Order: sequence, then C-alpha cells, then structure tokens
Amino acid sequence: MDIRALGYLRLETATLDEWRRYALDVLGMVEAPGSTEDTLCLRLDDRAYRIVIQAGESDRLLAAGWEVANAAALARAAEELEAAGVPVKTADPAELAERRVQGLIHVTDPGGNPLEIYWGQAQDHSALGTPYGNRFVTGDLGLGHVVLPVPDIESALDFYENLLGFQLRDSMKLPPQAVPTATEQRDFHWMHFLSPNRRHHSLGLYPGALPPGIVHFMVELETLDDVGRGLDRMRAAGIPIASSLGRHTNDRMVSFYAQAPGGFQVEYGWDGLVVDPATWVAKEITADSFWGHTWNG
Ligand SMILES: Cc1ccc(O)c(O)c1CC[C@@H]1C(=O)CC[C@]2(C)C(=O)CC[C@@H]12
Ligand SMILES: [Fe+2]
Repeated sequence: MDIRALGYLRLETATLDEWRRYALDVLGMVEAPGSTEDTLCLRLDDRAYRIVIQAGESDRLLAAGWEVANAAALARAAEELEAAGVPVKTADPAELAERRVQGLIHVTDPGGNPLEIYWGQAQDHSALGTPYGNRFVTGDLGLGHVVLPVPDIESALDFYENLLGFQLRDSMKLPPQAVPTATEQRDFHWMHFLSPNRRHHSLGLYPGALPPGIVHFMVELETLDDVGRGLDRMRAAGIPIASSLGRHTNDRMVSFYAQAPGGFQVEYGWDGLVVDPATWVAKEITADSFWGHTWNG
C-alpha cells in the first residue's frame, strides 16, 4: 500500500477551551478557517488544517489520517484492505466536505484505533502567522508522529508493516512496569517505530491500552530555540512537564513531553532524523535516550 505520510489527527475533548489555549498560546499553532464554537481546526503549515479538535463527552483519538497520493492509490488501498478481510467504510460527501479532502475511507487497526486514509486535502495559501515566529517541520515528512496503544503488538505490527506497507525502523523492549495494562505477563514488551516516509517514525506502537486511544503525538519545530521557548511557555502556563528535555537514541530528536488536556502527552521536538528507506536496516534500541527524558510520576 502506498501511504505517504501522517496527514492529520482528529481528537475529541471534554475541555475545548483548555485545548484552545494550549494549542494556540502554548504550542504556537494557528486557528484555521472552519473552526466553530465546538470545533477547533489548527494550521501548522500550508494545509487547510493538520489537527481538528471537537468538543464532546470524552478525551480521545477520533482518527489518525494517513495520506495517499491520488484516487487510484486510495482505490488500491481499499482493495488490499478488503482482500485482507479488513472492513472498509467509504466516506459520504458530507464527511469529505467537512474534512476538505477528495476521497477517504475509514478503517480500524487491529488494536481498535480509528484510521482515515485519504487523498486530495485542501491547501491554505495565506501566510502562516504563528504567534511566536515558530515553524513546524512537515512537508513530505507529514504532520509529525503519533504513538497508538495496541493491546496485541504482534497483530498490529503485521498490519502496519505488511498491509499498510510502513517500514519498521526500530524496536525497544519495555519492562513490565512500563506496560501496566499488558494483556499477557512477559519479561518485556516490544514497542515498535515505523514510517511510510523518510521521517524516522510517523507511528509508534505501544503494547498496552490507554483510555484516550493515544499515547502522544509529536510536532517538530524548525529550531532548538522554538522548542526551548515552547518549554518556557509550558512552565509559564503551569502545564505539567511529563518528561524533561532529552535526545532520543533512534530518531536523534531533542524533545520534551508535556501533559495535554485529556490524559495524553504532546512531544515538542527538533532535529529528528530523516532516513533513506532504500538502505535502512531495522534495529533494536536499548535505551530511549542519549541524555535527558526523565519521566515524572
Ligand atoms: C523511545 C522513544 C523514541 C522516540 C520517540 O519519539 C518516543 O516518543 C520514544 C518514547 C516512547 C515511549 C512512550 O511513548 C510512552 C512511555 C514510554 C513507553 C516509556 O516508559 C519509555 C519510552 C516511552
Ligand atoms: Fe515520540
């Protein structure tokens, strides 16, 4: 399957006002046209939106949006999913209009995570005036990355590697205490990092369950100063820092993690590794970071 990138995220929140302040005033994202009293659309680049947050009952992932090149690629994706026995639901015209895409299918991964595969998203050609002069790294690397909880890690890895065609970049053994919701008692639990493009990982698979249906999402900033200023804004806003600044061993990203409204985290990073898929070799990492990334609580 020819998926190109993580294109967008759709989230539901019980505290949209809190999310509005967090996304606009702290993360430095830009409110996009299409936003209403109960839907916040966020621009990070030249796409009409990259993140949509809807007011609702709970805080949870509504969809991870994966982009394909065109209508033919979407048709092939639907065929391959159906041939593999994965139910596919085609979006109706109202859903396409709401999402500002030209074609879309709904799919659920083996962990129960809602996915949308789509092509033809609208662009916004107006200048992006981010509030702090911060710039996000997107383009053909996509929005960033998302880590999804998957109770059965083997079936999830098989789905993303062999059906969706993502490349496995590396894996890490987590101790049992890092996976309190694991369905089986094991000495360790694998966590996997994959991508359909040159971004080291667009997807992390966490081998447990989490109520919001998302462990964290990462947005990449152009400069270290963008990240440092973001950290200052988190502190000033009283937002709990979930993990201190550090550099990951696999994608070499310098980042910190902050609590997001609703019980998951946002990773705010810089200097992520761009790989050559033709020569990449999957490996194991035996530490999550070269330095830093001290987790709180
Ligand atoms: C190890 C790692 C490499 C690159 C990343 O972008 C990244 O987010 C991570 C950390 C992944 C991971 C997590 O998402 C949830 C809490 C985890 C399982 C830990 O307890 C250690 C590593 C953490
Ligand atoms: Fe991450």
